[in-house]
Amino acid sequence: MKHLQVAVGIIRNASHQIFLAQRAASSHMANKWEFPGGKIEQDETAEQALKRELMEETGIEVTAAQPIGQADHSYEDLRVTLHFFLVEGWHGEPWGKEGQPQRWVEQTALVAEEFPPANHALIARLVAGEI
Ligand SMILES: Nc1nc2c([nH]c(=O)n2[C@@H]2O[C@H](COP(=O)(O)OP(=O)(O)OP(=O)(O)O)[C@@H](O)[C@H]2O)c(=O)[nH]1
Ligand SMILES: [Mg+2]
Repeated sequence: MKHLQVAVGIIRNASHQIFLAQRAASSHMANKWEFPGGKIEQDETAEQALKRELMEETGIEVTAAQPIGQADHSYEDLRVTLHFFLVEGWHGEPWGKEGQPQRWVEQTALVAEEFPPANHALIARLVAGEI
């Protein structure tokens, strides 16, 4: 089974709101809400991939990112390891640069079922205020 390493950014502002983007109707986990991010290329560290993907998908330049854990999940035909980073410093204002719908949501108001299953444990930690 294909196994992807994925860098994922939890972009959090001073009001403890988190930036979410909606996955495309044609993609894996179609229409689910997600944290911006994407595949780590062979010659990259997770943090380098995070910075590249957040620039590509949201237009921000990340200046402060802290690793907050990983999640391993096997979907029907795909295994993913998500490398989560809490992003609290950046230049610019995040937006749906690739045309994807976006919104800011209070950390405590996140709803696990709106995300891919690989995210559920992390959402629980965020809602509980453990991060
Ligand atoms: N970005 C992102 N991907 C996630 C999350 N949760 C999760 O299971 N994934 C899975 O991670 C895999 C890779 O992420 P991605 O589709 O964003 O990768 P990418 O930006 O490089 O995609 P691309 O092929 O369009 O360039 C997808 O199968 C996706 O379903 C999440 O919160 N954020
Ligand atoms: Mg992506």
